[in-house]
Amino acid sequence: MPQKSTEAYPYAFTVSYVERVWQHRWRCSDVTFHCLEGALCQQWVQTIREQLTALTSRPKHLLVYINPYGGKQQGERIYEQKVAPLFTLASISTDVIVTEHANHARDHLRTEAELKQYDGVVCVGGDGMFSEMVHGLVSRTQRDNGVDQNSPEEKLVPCTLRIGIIPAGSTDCICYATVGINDPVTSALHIIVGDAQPMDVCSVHHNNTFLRYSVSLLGYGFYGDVLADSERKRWMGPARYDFSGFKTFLTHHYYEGTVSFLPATDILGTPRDKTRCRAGYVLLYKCNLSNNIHNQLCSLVLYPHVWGWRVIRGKFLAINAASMSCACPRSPKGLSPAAHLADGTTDLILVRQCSRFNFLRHLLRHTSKYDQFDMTFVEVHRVRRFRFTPRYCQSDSELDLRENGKRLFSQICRDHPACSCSPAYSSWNCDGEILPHAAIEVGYVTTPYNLLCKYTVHSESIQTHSLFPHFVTLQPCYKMDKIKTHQSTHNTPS
Ligand SMILES: CCCCCCCCCCCCC/C=C/[C@@H](O)[C@H](COP(=O)(O)O)NC(=O)CCCCCCCCCCCCCCC
Ligand SMILES: Nc1ncnc2c1ncn2[C@@H]1O[C@H](COP(=O)(O)OP(=O)(O)O)[C@@H](O)[C@H]1O
Ligand SMILES: [Ca+2]
Repeated sequence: MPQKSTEAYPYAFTVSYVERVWQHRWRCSDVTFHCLEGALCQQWVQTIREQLTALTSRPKHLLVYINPYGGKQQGERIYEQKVAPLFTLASISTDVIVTEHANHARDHLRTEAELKQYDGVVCVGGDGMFSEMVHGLVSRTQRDNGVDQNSPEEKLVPCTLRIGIIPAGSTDCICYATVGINDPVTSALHIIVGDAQPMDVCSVHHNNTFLRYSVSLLGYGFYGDVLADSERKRWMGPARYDFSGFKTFLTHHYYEGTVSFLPATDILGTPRDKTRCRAGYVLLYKCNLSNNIHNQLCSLVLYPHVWGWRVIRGKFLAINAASMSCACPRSPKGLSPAAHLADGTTDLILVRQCSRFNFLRHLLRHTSKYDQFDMTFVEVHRVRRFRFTPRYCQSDSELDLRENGKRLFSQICRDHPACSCSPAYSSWNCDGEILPHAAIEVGYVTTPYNLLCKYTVHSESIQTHSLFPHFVTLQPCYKMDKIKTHQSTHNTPS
C-alpha cells in the first residue's frame, strides 16, 4: 500500500529505466524505492550513480544538429518535446545547432566543430541529413589522417564518433532499417543507453574524383527517377514520393546498359535468406558473426581477381544496390530484407524490362510476405563490387547540363508519359541525393580492423567504406538511466 510504505519508509529514490513496450518500440518508465533511513537511501543512490558513471559506452555530451525543413518540418518540435527531456533526465548535456541551409551540418562537422569534447553527434532529420553528417565526419577523419578521399585505392580511416539518428525526415529508412521503427523516443533511448551498430558505408567516385558516400540505397532507373521528380515537389512533404512514385510507375522507362559485379562468395548468407538484420539481439549477433568470418577471409577478399566478375547486359527498369535492408514504413521488410548492416557487401537487385503489370506485382511484394525476388525478370546478387555502364556514353557536356539542372531531351521525354521512347539515362539515387553520372564503378575492399569496409572505385564510380556510426539497439529491456532522490512528503509520525 503506497500510503503505508511512504509513512513507514520516508526516504525514497526513483530510477528511470528503458522498457520495450511493443516489438521495437521503447519507452521510459520509472520505479520508486522507499527507504527507512536517509543514509541508506543516499548510499543506494551513490552506488547506483557510480555504476552508471562507470558505463563508458553511454554518452555524456552530445552535439545535436536539427534540420528544421526535413519531412513534415517538425524536427525542432520533435527534438524539444520528445528528445531533449530524455537527455536531461539521463544527465546528457547537449550543444544544439539548428541548420540554416543545406550542407550546414556537413561543413560544420568537417571544419569547425570541436569534436574532441563530444561523445557523439545526433542527427535530427531524414536520410539526407544523416548523409550530410556522414560526409562531414568521414571527410574530416580522412583529412585528419592524411587520406586522399579522391583516390579510390586509399583505405579509409574509420571515424570514432557515433552518429545517433532522431527520425524527422520523409523516408527515415536508415533509422527504420537499423532500429526497426522510426520513433524519436525509441531512438533517443538507444542513444542514451549507448547502443552502437556498425554499418557499411559506400563512397562514390567518378574519374577518380570522390562524389558521395551512401549507406542505404544506390538506385538507378525507378528510384533515381522517383527522386529526380520528387525533388521538384518538396512542398508536398513525404507524400511527394508517392506522387512521383505513381508517376514514374506510369512512365515505365527502362535503361540499357551493362552491370558487372564481383559476387561475395566467401560469406554465409544470401539475399534470399529468411533472416533479418536489424535492431534485434540475435540478428545483430548473426551479423557480427558473419563479420568475423568475413574478417578472417579478408585476405582473400583483398584480391578480388581471384573470384571473377560477372557481366549482365540488358534493359533494366531498376538497378538497386541495397547496403542495408532499406526497410521503411512504406515497406517494412525493405528492398532487400536479408541484407546485413555491416558485412561489407551490398545486395544488387536487377529488375529487367517487363510489363507494367509485372512491375506492379514486384513493387507490391515489397509490402507483403511474398518474395519480391521470386520473379523471372528480377535477380539479386550479394556483391562486393559492381560497375554500371550505360549503353550510350554520357558526354561531359551532357553531364554539365545535368549538374546544372538544365533539362535534356531525355528528361523532357521523362516528363511526358505519353512519349513511348525511353531516355538514355536515369540518375543514381544515392541515399536520397541525385548523382548525375550514369556510369559508375563500385570497387569493394574490406579492412579487417574496426569493421571498416571500403568499396573502391575506378574511373567513374562508387566506393564503399567504413562501418560504425549510430547508436542502436540491443539492450535488455531494463536499464537504469537516472536516479532522482526525494524525501517523502509524509514524514514518520513523531
Ligand atoms: C504499390 C506500392 C508499392 C510500394 C513499394 C515500396 C518500396 C519502397 C522501398 C523504399 C526504399 C527506400 C530506400 C530509401 C531511400 C532514402 O534514402 C531516400 C531519401 O530519404 P529521405 O527523404 O528521408 O531523405 N528516399 C527515397 O529515395 C524515397 C523512395 C521512395 C520510393 C517510393 C516508391 C513508391 C512507389 C509507388 C508506386 C505506385 C504504383 C501504383 C500503381 C497503381
Ligand atoms: N536548414 C536547411 N535548409 C534547407 N535544407 C536543409 C537544411 N538543413 C538540411 N537541409 C537539407 O535538406 C535535405 C533533406 O533533408 P532530410 O532531413 O533528409 O529530409 P527529407 O527526409 O524530407 O528529405 C538534405 O539534403 C539536407 O542537406
Ligand atoms: Ca551490407
